[in-house]
Amino acid sequence: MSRKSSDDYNLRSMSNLMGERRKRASDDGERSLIKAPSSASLSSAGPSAASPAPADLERAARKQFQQDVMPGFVYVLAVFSAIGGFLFGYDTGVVSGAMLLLKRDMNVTALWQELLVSGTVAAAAVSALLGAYLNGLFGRRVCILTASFTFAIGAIVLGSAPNKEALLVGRLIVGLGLGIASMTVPVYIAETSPPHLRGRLVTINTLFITAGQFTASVIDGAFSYMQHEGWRYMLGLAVVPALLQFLGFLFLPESPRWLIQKGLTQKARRVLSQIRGNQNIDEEYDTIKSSIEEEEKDCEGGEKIVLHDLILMLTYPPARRALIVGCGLQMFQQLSGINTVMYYSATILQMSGVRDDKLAIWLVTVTAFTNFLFTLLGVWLVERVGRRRLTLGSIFGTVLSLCILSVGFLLSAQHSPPVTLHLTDPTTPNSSCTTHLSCEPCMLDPSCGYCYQENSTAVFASSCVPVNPASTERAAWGKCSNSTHMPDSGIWAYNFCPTSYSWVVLLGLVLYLACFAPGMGPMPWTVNSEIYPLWARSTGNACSAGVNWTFNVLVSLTFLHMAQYLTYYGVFFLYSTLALTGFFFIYGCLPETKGRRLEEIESLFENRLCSCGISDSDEDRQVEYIRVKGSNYHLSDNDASDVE
Ligand SMILES: O[C@H]1[C@H](O)[C@@H](O)[C@H](O)[C@@H](O)[C@H]1O
Repeated sequence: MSRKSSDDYNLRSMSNLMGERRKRASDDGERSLIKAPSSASLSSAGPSAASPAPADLERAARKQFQQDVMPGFVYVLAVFSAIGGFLFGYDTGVVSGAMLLLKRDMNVTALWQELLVSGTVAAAAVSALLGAYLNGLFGRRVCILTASFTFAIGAIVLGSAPNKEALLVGRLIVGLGLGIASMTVPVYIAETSPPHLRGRLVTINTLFITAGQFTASVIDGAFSYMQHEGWRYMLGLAVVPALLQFLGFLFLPESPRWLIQKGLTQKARRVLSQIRGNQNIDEEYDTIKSSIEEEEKDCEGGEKIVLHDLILMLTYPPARRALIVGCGLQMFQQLSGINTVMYYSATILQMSGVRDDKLAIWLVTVTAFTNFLFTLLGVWLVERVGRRRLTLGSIFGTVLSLCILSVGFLLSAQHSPPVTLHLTDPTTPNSSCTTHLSCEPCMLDPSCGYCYQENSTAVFASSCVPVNPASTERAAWGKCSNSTHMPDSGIWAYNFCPTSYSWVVLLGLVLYLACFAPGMGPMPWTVNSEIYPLWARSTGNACSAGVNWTFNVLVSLTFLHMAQYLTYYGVFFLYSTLALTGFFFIYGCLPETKGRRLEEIESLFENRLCSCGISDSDEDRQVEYIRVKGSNYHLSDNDASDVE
């Protein structure tokens, strides 16, 4: 179907379209919204059924037309914005591989390692909040430009860092970019997308996060062969996508919603028409404009500050409920342990028998790819099954797979091989390692590792030995190391135990990613981008992104310490209990937002918080809301005229 310019796209073109559709419908029996009535129905039905009102026809035709003509430009916008997601994934993912080389090149201590990893995440948590202010003041486009510029500077500082202090500065700069990008990109995509594609396009951002994590693991694998200075390439290469995004955004437009809010209405019209492929934008423009005018009336106009917005959000029930749902989703995403699984997948793989370091690094690539692949499934599912069902199904599967992981670790612990050689430690005679009687407590003690030999059936000549303070890859003394290939050297197990139940853990890991990635991975970002009214959108997304980053750092930093007290199976069981709580929260509180205009979504939060489960049967109904004197008025409240 050829596309008409906006000037000659009018009712006439719509009736042509309807004619075309009717013809097609009768040609191939297609069920259409504007299907011509059959002669039987014509004779049996009254005149109103036979000839629907012109307004209905017009609305139906417009809807059909808009779904048929899908302007490619929204995809260009989504993909260029999602480079921000790619950098999010790349910069958080690449650091583990870079750290292996940095430990050697710069003698980075454990404290500095923690600073370099979590400094970025902490900076992101703070700058996500700062992003709310910048978004309101300068708009989404300027924020994305700022974030990509910051990423580029951070990558250059990291790639050329002469010492670890400079590395920390680089990682903090990257964190600043991460926070701003993580809260702005989903909002920008949501505000520029048509309602029927919004979920899919915002989910592309999370797809890009996982693509960034996957690319980081490949780059880590490739440069791990370059023993010196390889980390410079790993950390510095992020400059390429950052510059690409920066250059692209110099030519891409501002969000039309932000423009209307700032009173730049002519520009907003132009941008909206450009994004919609020159379709008729009158209805969409009017809806956005009147909703903003209502908001401004309610807020008495004027420039607002973020704190003011936050207080307003907390005192205005629909916005407060949306904030609780948005932050809750982000919190439960992280409490489900995704970043522990991503970060410790090498350990899990080592437990399943992969001894070779290089092979373990490459297998991490497989884990990251699985995460990516199943997020792709989410992109496909989100507009088919909707956000609510997708998230519920995903978290339910996540709970089960966390239980499987926990059982796998429990079986491994119960059948943990014993310590057979109680060697005395020549360097640290009072080491706690000598007191451990089997591999399990030895593994959970961060200062020890398990050294053993094995034949095809059993482990023998095993001991619990202190770890080398300079590298966790070898014992403090003796011939136990990951990298020695001497025939009489022992196998060095740090953070894991040899076990024949590793397949259960591996099964849990694969199932976990398959369940988490399509729903719990992307939906918290997607839902947050659409549930807040425009005046609260930047603040709401900033708060929820801040919650995501804060729980990210909390969960990943506490994993090893918690494992010491609760053991691995205990920690994974705890994650599964937290995820189960998340399931009930989502069941009760997350309404379906699929297919609705951003301006309509506020009305979904007008009911009591967490009453969604009760109205599940309403999910598939199309209910129309109209605005009456500043509040959303549900048509069926008075006259039962729900539109099916
Ligand atoms: O949605 C993303 C995605 O699931 C990533 O894999 C994870 O590392 C992030 O923390 C999360 O926010």
